[in-house]
Amino acid sequence: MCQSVFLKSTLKDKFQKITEGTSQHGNSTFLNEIYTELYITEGGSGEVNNEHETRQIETASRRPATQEKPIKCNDIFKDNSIRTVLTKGVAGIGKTVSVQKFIRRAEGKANHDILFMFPLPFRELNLMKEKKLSLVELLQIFFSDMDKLKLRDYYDYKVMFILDGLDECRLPLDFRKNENLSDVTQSASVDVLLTNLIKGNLLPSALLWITTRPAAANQIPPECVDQVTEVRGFSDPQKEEYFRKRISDQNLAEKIIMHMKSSRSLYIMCHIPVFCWIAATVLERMLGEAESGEIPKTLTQMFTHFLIFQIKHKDQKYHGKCDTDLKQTRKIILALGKLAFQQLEKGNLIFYEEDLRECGIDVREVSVYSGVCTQIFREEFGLHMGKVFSFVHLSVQEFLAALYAFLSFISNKRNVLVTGFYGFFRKSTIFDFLKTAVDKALQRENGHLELFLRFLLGLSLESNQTLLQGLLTQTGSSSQSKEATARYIKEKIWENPSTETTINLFHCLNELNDHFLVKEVQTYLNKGDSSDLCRAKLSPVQWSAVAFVMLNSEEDLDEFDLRKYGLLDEDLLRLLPVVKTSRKAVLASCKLTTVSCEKLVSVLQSVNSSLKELDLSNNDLQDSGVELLSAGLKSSCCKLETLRLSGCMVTDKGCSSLVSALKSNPSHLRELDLTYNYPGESGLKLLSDLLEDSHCALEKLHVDHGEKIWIKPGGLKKYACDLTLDPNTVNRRLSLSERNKKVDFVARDQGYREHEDRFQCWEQVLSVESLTGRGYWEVQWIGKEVEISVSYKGISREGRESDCRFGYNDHSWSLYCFDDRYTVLHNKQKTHLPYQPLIFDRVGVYLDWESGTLSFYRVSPKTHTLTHLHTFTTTFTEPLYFGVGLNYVGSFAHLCELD
Ligand SMILES: Nc1ncnc2c1ncn2[C@@H]1O[C@H](COP(=O)(O)OP(=O)(O)OP(=O)(O)O)[C@@H](O)[C@H]1O
Repeated sequence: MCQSVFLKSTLKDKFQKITEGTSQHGNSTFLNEIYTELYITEGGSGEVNNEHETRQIETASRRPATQEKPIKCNDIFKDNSIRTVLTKGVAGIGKTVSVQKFIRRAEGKANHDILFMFPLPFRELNLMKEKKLSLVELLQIFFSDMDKLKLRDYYDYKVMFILDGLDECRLPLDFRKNENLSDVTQSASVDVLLTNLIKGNLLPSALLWITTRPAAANQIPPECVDQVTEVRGFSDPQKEEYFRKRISDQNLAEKIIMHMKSSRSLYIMCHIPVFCWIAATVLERMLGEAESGEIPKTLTQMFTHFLIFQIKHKDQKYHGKCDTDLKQTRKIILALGKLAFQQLEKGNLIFYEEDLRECGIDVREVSVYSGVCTQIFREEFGLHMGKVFSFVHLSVQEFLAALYAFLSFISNKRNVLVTGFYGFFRKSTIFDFLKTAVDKALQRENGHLELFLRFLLGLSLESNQTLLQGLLTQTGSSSQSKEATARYIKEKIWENPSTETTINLFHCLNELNDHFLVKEVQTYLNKGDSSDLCRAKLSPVQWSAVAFVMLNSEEDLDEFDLRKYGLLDEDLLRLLPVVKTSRKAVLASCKLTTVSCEKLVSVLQSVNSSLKELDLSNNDLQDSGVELLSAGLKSSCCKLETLRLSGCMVTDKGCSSLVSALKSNPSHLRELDLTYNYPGESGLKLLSDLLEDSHCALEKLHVDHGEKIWIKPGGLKKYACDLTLDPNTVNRRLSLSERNKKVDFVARDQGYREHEDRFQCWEQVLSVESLTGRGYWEVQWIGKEVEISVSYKGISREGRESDCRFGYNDHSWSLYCFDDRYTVLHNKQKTHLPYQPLIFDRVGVYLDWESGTLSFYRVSPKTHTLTHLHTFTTTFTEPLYFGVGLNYVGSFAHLCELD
């Protein structure tokens, strides 16, 4: 027991300080002073995400927090049945800091039952690759006082191993081939020791915590892991908390927070603690007294300032001088840049001494670059060990790589992005060079080089080059090359509907200071009315801009309702990143076809998708579309919980593909809506068997109204209902004709007999038929102010406007058709739709009583295509009646015949 006290106090000394951003050479800070609680979630799949980390950062920052299950760092071992926890998280997100905090807290109240804690970072274990030793000997090397520990202590007390940084592991970890080992005193390679510890052959009752970047998570067999957690970095409030803790001058902290919030791309990156540290380092000086100049707004500017700060810091600290030896600094930065670039191309984040030497780096110089490069050198091990290097964060590596590529081009006309002889081409312009970079980044589908490209484009701006004066012996760029590059990027956005790539291209335009496209669509979006978007007939590039703006807006993307946007099948692809980021996507009645299903499959199959609820109702998807969707549902990445395919022309064939998909991925989908289709008896049987299946999570299955008529094409027209106007309700100044399908405003009293249902004051009429299911009808209207409405029967027939006028009470919902605009109205709440109708127009009304939706569409007279005007969403409590109100002589409304 007293040994445990000793061990804990050793750890306490070791872990009470952290060196922010770096390891031993920077300024260390007390952990408690800067530690900000991180957002950690429970669950998460063991799936490997092949996307580059920058993309994962962006996706994670957009994911609505509501669907995650947060867990406190201290609680990850709370459940006694858990032996091994695997914690994932991108670079710099705070895994190592969480480990440090956990150890610190374990000295206090939390997890006090754990008596021995052994932190074994993989980057240090790597250095023992060649050794053969027992687990006990290994621990003695890491913790020099362990020899006092008795063998039985390992079994008698609760012991915990923390294996930090699996992604840095250079050991093969061959779980299949490595021999089994259960004796802690038996010698083997470190690799064998670790696989046996992880499998539970060695010290089966010991707890194990493994941390890793996401790409390496699959090295551990899933059966060895009891719980997966994910460090998600700082949430928005935590970002602010960090700056308030980190910056002691609270006024300055507020200024910094305000500035970060003013730039979306910077604010998104603040999700990563190490980026907050970089931003705090730069902004503390820029916004404080120490420096002046333009405050960095783009990533390139931020990183440029960070580099400048590091250079000055180095010279002051290590050479005791304020003047920088530019020639020397330039040489070092170029060498570091070369290392960054070469290793980035190879996909390496960790390097060894020989890699550095190859780039002409003096290992002693590197240690001075505390903020830029970290290193580990554990001389006290007494073993023959090498050094391991990495950049503080992948983004810093990408920045230096871009700087190197840019400097090589400007100084030597050498395009390092092109290998061999072609890299030297004296006549090539800066535009040619940047063009190759765009092309190269676009070739990498997983997002590798995206951040690199952003930095490269940023560095091509003269304003950023000015910041780096001294490091650059020459500058190079012109407004023409900037414009040509921006044009080229826009062409690529046009050609490249592929979602995430396009989003990065918008970030690139931002780095180039070209905001034209974004501002253009922002004006539509800011007006707050999406019918403007319908009217504007956006080009594909503009649709991509809409996606970019939505993803970067501060609003929560919890629900994405595509009905509002009136876009076509081919444009859906451009908005897929938004669908993927939303929790719920409503794509009902959007005229989608099989073509769209093909695209949606990619969302369902994506590890990053946040989508839990997908409503595709009332699109003519047919069995072929459903079969495609099933391929997505089958994927183990698909976590969809609710799928609505009501009125999608599905037969037994479609049902069978759905059922087989849900059999192979049974754990997520809980609700399936197949109403208004034709599953037939065989389809129904398959579906109800699935509902009974205890392996399948499906709880709610809706299959009502299964009839053959629902599989005829025609979109909403298949719900056509034959309505007539009720002579007993019609106001005396209205005249009915054409078998009570048409109503005209006539100023004269028509002398109708008294009836209790007749509207007395307002010129209105209701239909004979009541509506409770689904219904669709179209109304042709002429006039100055025509009201197309639905209402409960109980609406008052006399009295004030608020009692009986359509839309002015909670009994009725109405579309007011004026000659210059449409307005929707319910309970006196008005919404103007800036759509310009004509004096003569046709409106489609779709009611889904059960789901509580009432939609109005404008029907084009020639093509009969529908343009969405507005959807009311509510809960209807009584049957509804169609109603018309007219206000001026000469106006009429006519219920159209639908074929
Ligand atoms: N909770 C926190 N509070 C304050 N600062 C933090 C926190 N977490 C991380 N940081 C800052 O971010 C830096 C990087 O964090 P850390 O080393 O834990 O990242 P990591 O996830 O282990 O990254 P890698 O995969 O690159 O090893 C820290 O040095 C510190 O400056």
